[in-house]
Amino acid sequence: MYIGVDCGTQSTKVVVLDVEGECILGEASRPHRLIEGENGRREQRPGDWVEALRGAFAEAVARAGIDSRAIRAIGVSGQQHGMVALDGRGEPVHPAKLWCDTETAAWNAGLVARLGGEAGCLDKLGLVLQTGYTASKIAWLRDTHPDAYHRIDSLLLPHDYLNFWLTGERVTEAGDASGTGYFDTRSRRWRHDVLAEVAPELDAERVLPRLIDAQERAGIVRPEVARALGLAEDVLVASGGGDNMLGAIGTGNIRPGLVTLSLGTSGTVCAHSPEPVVADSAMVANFCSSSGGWLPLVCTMNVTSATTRVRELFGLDLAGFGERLAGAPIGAEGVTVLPFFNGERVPMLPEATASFLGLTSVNTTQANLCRAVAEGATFGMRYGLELLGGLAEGASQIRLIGGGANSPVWRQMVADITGTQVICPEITDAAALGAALQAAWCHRREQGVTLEQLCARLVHLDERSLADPEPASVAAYQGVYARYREALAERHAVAC
Ligand SMILES: Nc1ncnc2c1ncn2[C@@H]1O[C@H](COP(=O)(O)OP(=O)(O)O)[C@@H](O)[C@H]1O
Ligand SMILES: O=C(CO)[C@@H](O)[C@H](O)COP(=O)(O)O
Repeated sequence: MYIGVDCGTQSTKVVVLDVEGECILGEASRPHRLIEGENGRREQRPGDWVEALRGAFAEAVARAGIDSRAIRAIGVSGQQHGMVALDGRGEPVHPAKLWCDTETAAWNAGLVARLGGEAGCLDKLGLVLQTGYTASKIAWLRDTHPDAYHRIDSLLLPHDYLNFWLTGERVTEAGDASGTGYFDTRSRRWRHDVLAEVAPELDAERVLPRLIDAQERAGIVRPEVARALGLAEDVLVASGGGDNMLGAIGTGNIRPGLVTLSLGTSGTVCAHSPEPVVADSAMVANFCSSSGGWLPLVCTMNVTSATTRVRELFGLDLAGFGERLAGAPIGAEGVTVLPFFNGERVPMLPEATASFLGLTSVNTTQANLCRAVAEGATFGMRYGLELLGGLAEGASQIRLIGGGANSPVWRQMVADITGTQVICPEITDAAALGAALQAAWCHRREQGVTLEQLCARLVHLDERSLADPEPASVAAYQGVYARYREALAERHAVAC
């Protein structure tokens, strides 16, 4: 038995994977609190992730009906980029600043300039720093909370922190390290000189976690944690990785030709590449994958975070939201939403706000507003696919994951807006499955088991979720997407 954990923005999910039975035996999740403030502050307490993991773990194992001592290894996936700065006792010096925190936008712009602009970033890091990456959060802490900054003894990411809690080891791997902004994604090495630019007082050798390969173990579960979780003494913890890297594994996206699209709190589109990628746009992130290659990716900050805001405004549950989506026509009778409630990473508008456009006394209905916010979030994904260009063009199918993929209307919307067939894996939290697969790979690789074999056996697609683009809807969306791009151009000067 193997455990996969996914510490997302809104919740931590745990799955129990039975490799011999080729199935998921149990799943559970626990929500997280988000600390939001003025100026784009978005933070969480790392201790809450541990509590969520413990609660979801106990429930998933109970649902699976297994003896927890049969668990052989655990893999952990986590939201990317979060700054988890620990003191010498392993306690956070400040709450974790998340990937979607835009309070640090000015620090990011300053760092890009100091590194020599986009060209300098590409030269040093293999990608261009974007608001949300870890580096600008450290620079922000240095300027605004010097006492906390001077207590930093380790700089981890969310999944590294959970691995640290499980094993006591401070390690990371290239996929998640790619999103720090002080890691060269082409050579898969830390850039101590770039960290020195961000945080000159910190000793990079000391504060940065040791890099391991994706198939290596982070360590063994500590005895006190093993007792608390009811585990045997020798349970392995795999390297784990960023949620997008493990979502790629959980959708079988470990070779070129597939696109994974996630409708989570964020929206992401990514494709696998055997080589580092030099994209035409600075908005395409040349991340490493957690399966040995690269994972060029575009991320938007407002997907289910935006739909949830509108859904809750109207007091709707998920079923009610689904009914409203289905109850409005394509194009929401002229309503256009630029859903940038949290600011936006792609297009690069960290300080933007959301806009509802084209409202009249006739079309201002719950159904149209719900539909328009989901369409706006999905147009952001189409924009991302256009930026990926040739990296995604060969893909005949989109593997759709994340919470939004549970909605049949939204699945059809993705197919019609992208003009590409959509299918979901049986489990929409593919990052948790990817983490469990990586755990099995780590545990069995000495017996010659490969990740390719595990994906082939255990990534099951749900044929009932298949959505083919409908020609009339694809045609209708051309005009609606053009309207969205015009609104982007008018309000934010983003070229059509
Ligand atoms: N059927 C659905 N329709 C629309 N949104 C959904 C549906 N099911 C789940 N969601 C939304 O998906 C989100 C959770 O997605 P998830 O991928 O788990 O996020 P994260 O990993 O960022 O925490 C929640 O906001 C939830 O409301
Ligand atoms: O910042 C990124 C990718 O670069 C986000 O995709 C985060 O990794 C958060 O993911 P979710 O919570 O939406 O799954």
